[in-house]
Amino acid sequence: MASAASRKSLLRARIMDFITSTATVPLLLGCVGVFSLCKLLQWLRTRADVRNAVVVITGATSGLGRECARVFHAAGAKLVLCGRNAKALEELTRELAASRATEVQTHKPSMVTFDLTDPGAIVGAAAEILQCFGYVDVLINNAGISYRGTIVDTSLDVDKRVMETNYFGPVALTKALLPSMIRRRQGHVVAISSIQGKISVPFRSAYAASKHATQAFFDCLRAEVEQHDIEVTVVSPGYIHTNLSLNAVTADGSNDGQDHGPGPKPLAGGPRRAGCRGEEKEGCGPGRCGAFPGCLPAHSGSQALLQPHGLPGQEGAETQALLVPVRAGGAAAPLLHRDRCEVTSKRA
Ligand SMILES: NC(=O)C1=CN([C@@H]2O[C@H](COP(=O)(O)OP(=O)(O)OC[C@H]3O[C@@H](n4cnc5c(N)ncnc54)[C@H](OP(=O)(O)O)[C@@H]3O)[C@@H](O)[C@H]2O)C=CC1
Ligand SMILES: CCCCCCCCCCCCCCCC(=O)OCC(=O)COP(=O)(O)O
Repeated sequence: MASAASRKSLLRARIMDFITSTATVPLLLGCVGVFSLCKLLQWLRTRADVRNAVVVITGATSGLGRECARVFHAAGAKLVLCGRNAKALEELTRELAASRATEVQTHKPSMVTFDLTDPGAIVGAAAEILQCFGYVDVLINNAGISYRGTIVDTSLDVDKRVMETNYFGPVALTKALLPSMIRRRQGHVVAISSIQGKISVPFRSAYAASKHATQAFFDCLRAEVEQHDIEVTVVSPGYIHTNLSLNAVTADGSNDGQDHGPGPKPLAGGPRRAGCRGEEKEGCGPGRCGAFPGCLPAHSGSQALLQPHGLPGQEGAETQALLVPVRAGGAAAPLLHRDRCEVTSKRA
């Protein structure tokens, strides 16, 4: 016992000697220096600009796409804004042009109007996109629709429509733009998927299937085009309050005009459970939720992904600016809040 105690005090004395020795302070400073340098490099990488990078955004008229447009425009990217609604695209272009000047030079965005469910239109649109600036650095496949319904009641046409919008459209557009990227040995393809591309949720079959397919396709693409120096990123957000829920198609293909999503209100009283609409209601409880009965563990490690959040600037939204880097030929730009979505990317 005595020898163990003396060994302990000897060890303590040695530790104290080491701490008070002259080498400790430089060592500590060195560690802090290396740590700070790493942090600085990390920060520089995420801040590295997309000035002059040609960034194509589908579904730019609303929600995430619109927000991406604002962020990339302010960062000095040359935008090609895509959507179905020419008027909405024009309005966005005007809004961007009128936006407050940033420290970087901004560019007047171009617009290309097409419907992702029309394969013929996509081929023409890709040619138009390439004509805008001659090449594409970043393609953000963002446009998409939501779906709600039971499998048994849902017509196959609805399944097809969701797949065409969320999967075949982005696939076709990517295929049409890839050869140009490959020729230049430069490009970054981004697919906005969803947590539902990883987890299947009842009453969302077509949507979850389209996002699972998206994840798989773009994972394959990443492996195939790495040799051409092209990067591929799949972004899988949790709930964000946009028009997605409001525009969802239902089993018969109609739109019920209802926002079943997490809702626009501030997260008063703390986060809601996924799918619950702010107020407690029948069906929402630990491990259960009105929207997804029985499928949500009340307290899981995934809660951060499930808490609804808004886009920057939305009332009640969390406006943290921690952003996922989307790199354009060695540059980087912000896209989405990293803590709120999973990102599959070789270097992310
Ligand atoms: N909001 C959320 O909680 C989450 C969203 N996502 C994904 O983010 C992406 C963007 O969604 P979000 O911003 O929320 O939704 P919004 O409904 O706000 O925006 C969707 C955009 O896609 C466009 N779009 C829809 N259908 C077509 C089509 N057939 N052809 C061309 N454009 C079309 C819409 O254009 P138009 O104005 O013409 O309808 C609109 O610009 C989607 O892929 C979605 O699945 C992923 C996870 C969570
Ligand atoms: C061990 C931990 C397991 C945790 C499992 C939780 C599984 C719950 C998955 C729920 C995913 C919700 C993410 C939603 C992201 C998304 O794409 O949202 C789309 C919409 O919000 C569309 O709205 P709608 O109301 O039309 O569904």
